[in-house]
Amino acid sequence: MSQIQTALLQVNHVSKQYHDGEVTTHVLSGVDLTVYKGEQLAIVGSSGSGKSTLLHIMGTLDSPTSGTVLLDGEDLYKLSAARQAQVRNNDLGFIYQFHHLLPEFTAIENVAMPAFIQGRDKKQALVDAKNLLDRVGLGHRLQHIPAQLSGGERQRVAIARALINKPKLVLADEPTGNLDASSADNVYAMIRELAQQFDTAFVVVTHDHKLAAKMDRQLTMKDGVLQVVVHHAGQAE
Ligand SMILES: Nc1ncnc2c1ncn2[C@@H]1O[C@H](COP(=O)(O)OP(=O)(O)OP(=O)(O)O)[C@@H](O)[C@H]1O
Repeated sequence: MSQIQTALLQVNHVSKQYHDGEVTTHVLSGVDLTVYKGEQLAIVGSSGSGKSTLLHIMGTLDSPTSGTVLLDGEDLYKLSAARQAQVRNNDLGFIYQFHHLLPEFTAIENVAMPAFIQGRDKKQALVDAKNLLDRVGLGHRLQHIPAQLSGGERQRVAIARALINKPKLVLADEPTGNLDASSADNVYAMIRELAQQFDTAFVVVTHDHKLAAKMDRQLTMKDGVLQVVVHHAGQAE
């Protein structure tokens, strides 16, 4: 991460409540967070503390009850649905615990899909997808469909897919929650190396404190707000 820190994503006083009949569940209570360009940030916290909810709000997959989220100064919840979808496809990458690959498409097609959606030249998109699959060690599995890949291989395809459009920010929710310890280490190392090379910021929600400790910064979700755990880079929240 560079010494000069430029804000990329700004979460300003975000709250989230769910209403179900008479019952109101307060999940987030005024979360403030700045993600800097190129930084690698982990969010930890107990089950049900609101980590995934926050990640979804950061990625326009769920809306806040109040507060704002700005990506490069653009207020994400003031955008039209069409512009939000464009931001999701071009500027954000997502990696989930379960790969969410399209089952009927091959590895290379899955990786190229966000580039096709972006309208990039099809041949070039496939070349880029092949290069990325080479980078994650799957150059020999281009034509396999997800059912023909192992769990770790599927996650590596998902990483390549998340990066194909060179997003500003990759959001990952327990990306290795489904893998054994050595595959998890491997997948994390790969995400971190590629994110660094692409100058992509990376925010991961995880229960794995050992992996979280390897990131530039680590925050804990507690009582609906984020608390600082480790402050490697010296920035104030
Ligand atoms: N649609 C919903 N309606 C009501 N409550 C919800 C809804 N979605 C989530 N919640 C509640 O919000 C809280 C936070 O959920 P969230 O998935 O963000 O937690 P988390 O920290 O990611 O948990 P975990 O580590 O177990 O994945 C939970 O208590 C959950 O029950």
